[in-house]
Amino acid sequence: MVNVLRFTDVSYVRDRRPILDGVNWAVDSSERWVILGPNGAGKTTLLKLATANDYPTTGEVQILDATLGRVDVFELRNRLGFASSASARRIPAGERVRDVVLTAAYSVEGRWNEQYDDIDLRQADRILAEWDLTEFADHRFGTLSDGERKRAMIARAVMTDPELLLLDEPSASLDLGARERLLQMLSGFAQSPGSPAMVMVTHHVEEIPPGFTHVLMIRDGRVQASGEIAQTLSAENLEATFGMPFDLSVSEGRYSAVARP
Ligand SMILES: Nc1ncnc2c1ncn2[C@@H]1O[C@H](COP(=O)(O)OP(=O)(O)OP(=O)(O)O)[C@@H](O)[C@H]1O
Repeated sequence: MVNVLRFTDVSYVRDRRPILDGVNWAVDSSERWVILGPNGAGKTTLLKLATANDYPTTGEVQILDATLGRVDVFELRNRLGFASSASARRIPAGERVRDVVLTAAYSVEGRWNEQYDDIDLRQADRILAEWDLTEFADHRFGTLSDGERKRAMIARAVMTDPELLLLDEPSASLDLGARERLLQMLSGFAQSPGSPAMVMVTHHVEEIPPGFTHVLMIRDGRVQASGEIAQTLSAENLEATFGMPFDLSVSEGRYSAVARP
């Protein structure tokens, strides 16, 4: 077992305001983490640091075997998979879905005149099938539904066999059916042998895929609780994180929370 991510006393300050404050957190290669917290808690900022897209104001961020600030971030980012709605916005609308996935192997966002190896083409088609996108392989990215687009971005993120996969709100804005379908896929992927360590940001306990093992609960840039989901995801910690009391229930690995009257 080896740490793929380690935050030590990390703070991130903007306009003299601590957006992250004294964060200590370690992710092991065998773990699948959910980051849970309200709007503005600092979740996306945490992912920005974890994907080597920004630097902490104080403290240390270690990603894989490197320390931020002492490493070529471009090389490091090639070993990470990352999907978010911001990364989806950078994909040209006219790009074919197969190319959205394929171009990840060449770290570009639009196909130009690259010559792709057969091995990459086969890998892209295998991943498209795995994320239920085969029928959309020749469709334009801009014509996809929200759910198809989210799956395409995850497929792109796993194309390079990353050592750490980070997903920012993969099921936000999906309808019930699309959300459930995606959660089943994420759950299967999280539990499949050879899958990478994972970190997924969400606002909702209902969106935690079974097979995820740990939760980091964050509010106002501070960690409220962190550890194994079964022990850490409690009504008390939800109240500390979201600032109101909840009834929490779990059934077959799925959580649900409603405000206590
Ligand atoms: N570069 C910046 N300069 C100033 N304020 C920032 C900066 N980056 C983030 N913030 C602020 O820090 C807070 C945390 O932002 P962040 O996007 O990390 O939260 P979040 O938990 O992802 O929120 P949401 O769930 O709404 O997406 C917000 O109040 C945001 O406005």
